Amino acid sequence: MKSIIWTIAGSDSGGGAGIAADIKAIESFGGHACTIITALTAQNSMGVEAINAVTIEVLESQFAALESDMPAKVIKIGLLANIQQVEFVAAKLAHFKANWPLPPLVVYDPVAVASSGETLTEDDIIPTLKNTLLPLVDVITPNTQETQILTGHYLIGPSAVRDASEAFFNLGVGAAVIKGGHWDYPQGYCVDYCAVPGQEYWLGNEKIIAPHNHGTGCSYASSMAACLGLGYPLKDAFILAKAYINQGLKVSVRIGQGIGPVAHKGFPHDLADFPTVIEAGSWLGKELELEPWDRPVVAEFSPSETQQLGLYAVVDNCDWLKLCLENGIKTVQLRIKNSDTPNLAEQIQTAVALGQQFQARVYINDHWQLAIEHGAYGVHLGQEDLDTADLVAIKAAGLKLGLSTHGFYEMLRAHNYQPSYLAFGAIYPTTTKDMTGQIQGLEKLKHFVPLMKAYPTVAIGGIDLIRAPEVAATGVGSVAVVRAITEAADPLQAISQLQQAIKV
Ligand SMILES: Cc1ncc(COP(=O)(O)OP(=O)(O)O)c(N)n1
Ligand SMILES: Cc1ncsc1CCOP(=O)(O)O
Ligand SMILES: [Mg+2]
Repeated sequence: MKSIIWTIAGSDSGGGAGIAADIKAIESFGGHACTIITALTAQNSMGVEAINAVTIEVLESQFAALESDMPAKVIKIGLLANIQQVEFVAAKLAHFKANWPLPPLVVYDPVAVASSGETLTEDDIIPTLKNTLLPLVDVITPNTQETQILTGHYLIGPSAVRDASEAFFNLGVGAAVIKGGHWDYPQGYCVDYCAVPGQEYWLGNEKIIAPHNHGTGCSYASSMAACLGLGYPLKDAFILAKAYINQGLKVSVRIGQGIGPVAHKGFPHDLADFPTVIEAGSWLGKELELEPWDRPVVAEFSPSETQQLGLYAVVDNCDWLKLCLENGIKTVQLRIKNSDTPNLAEQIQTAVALGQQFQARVYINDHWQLAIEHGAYGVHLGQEDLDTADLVAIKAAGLKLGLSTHGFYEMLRAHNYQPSYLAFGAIYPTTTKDMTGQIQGLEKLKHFVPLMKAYPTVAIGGIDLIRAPEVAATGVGSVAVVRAITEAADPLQAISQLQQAIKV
C-alpha cells in the first residue's frame, strides 16, 4: 500500500509552490499526498498578491475528514498563516503523537518568508512556533534566513550551522536539515547540513545557477517527507531530496513573466544530480573544518578486471573456500569475524595461495593488514572501516577494495573512494548477521545498480536459489551468498544451481 503523507500548507494559485509543489514531490517518490489547506494565496510568478488564511473551522473539517479514514505516516507542514493556526495544528499533532497506534513523523518547512521576499505570516508568530509547534517536529528544513529567524544564529560558517542545529534541538526538534541554497560557502558551492544529536551529515555540489527556482523549499521538505514515509533513513531521505531538487533546477523553465517553478521529474536516476557526501579530509571537508581533517580521502583503487563478479561465496574458513574454488566460483571472500582465531594469519595465507592456484578473486574481509602482508588479491571493508583502515597502504600495495553500502548515503560515500566494487545489502532479511534497520529490498537495489553502473556491483543478504533470479534481473553484476551454500543440504548442487540461476 502507498504511504500516506499529509501536507498542511497554503495553495499557490500560480501552481509553483505550496500544496501544488508538495503533491508533485510526494507523488514523484510514490507516496499518496493528502492536503490540509491553511491559506489560499493569490500569487503568480511575479509575487504574492494576497494571503487568505482559512478559518479554524475549515482547517478542523479537513483534519477530521482525513483522520477518520486516512491517517498519515508523515505529516509535512508548510505555511501556517497565523498564531491561531499554529496553536491548532500543534494541538492536533500532540494528539496524534499521543494517541495514534503508529504516531506520525512531522516534517516542518518553516515558511517564514516567500522566495519572492513577501512575508507570508504574522510577525509575532515566532514565539508561538517555538513554544508549541517545534517540540513536536521530528525534522525541520529551514533555509538560512528561516534558521536565523528561529534560532538567532547568523550562518557565517560551519560552526554557526552547528550552533543553529543545537538551538533547534534545544527547542525540542529531533533533526535539523539546514539548506545552504542561500549561502555561498565555499564560494560557488551549495552545501546542505543534516544533524541529529551526536551525528551530522554534509552534502555539497556546485551551485546550480537556475533563475526558475520557485517552490524549491516546499519540494525539498515534501521529498524528505515522502522518503521518510517510504521508510528510508534520514540520511537517505536527505540525499534523495537534494538530488530531486538538483534534477528539477537543471530543467526548470520560465512559466509566466517572473520566476518559474522548480521542475518535478520523478525519482532521481542520474548520478550527476546527486550531491557529494562531504568527507572530512576532502577539500570541501577541510573548507568546512570537519574532523579529522588530516585523514585523506584515497580514491581510484585498482579497478576490477571484470564488471561481472558472478556468484560470490562468502565463507569463514579455507575448507569452504577451497570447495567453492574447486567448483568453479571465481569470486570468494574469507570472512573470519573473530580476530582471536589462533591460525588467522595462516588461513589468510592459505586463502591467498588458493586464489592464485585457481586464478580466482579472493577477498579478505576486515583483516587488511594481514591481507597486505600476504599479498592478497583484495580486501572487503565496511563503512566503519573507512574511518580506521590505512587506505593509503591498501592502495599502495595494489590490493583491490570492495566496500559495503547500506542505502543511498553510504553508496555515495563509498563512491568518493572509487573502490574496485560496491556491495549493496542486506537485500533481504538474513540470520547470518544482524542487519536490523538495514534491509534494502529489491526496489532500492533497482535504483542502486544503474546509479553505480561505473562499478562492478554486488548484492548480498538473504539471497537463496529462489531469490537469486530476481536479484540478477536488476542487472547487478554479482550475487553474494553465505548460507545458500554453507547451509545447503548438497553444497555442490547448490553452487551449480546458483550459477545457473544468476544467468540472465
Ligand atoms: C560482498 C560483501 N558485501 C558486504 C559484506 C559486509 O561487509 P562488512 O560491512 O564489512 O561487514 P562484515 O562482513 O565484516 O560483518 C561482505 N562481507 N561481503
Ligand atoms: C555479511 C553480510 N553483509 C550483509 S548481509 C550479510 C550476510 C549474508 O549472509 P546470507 O547470504 O547467509 O544471508
Ligand atoms: Mg567487515
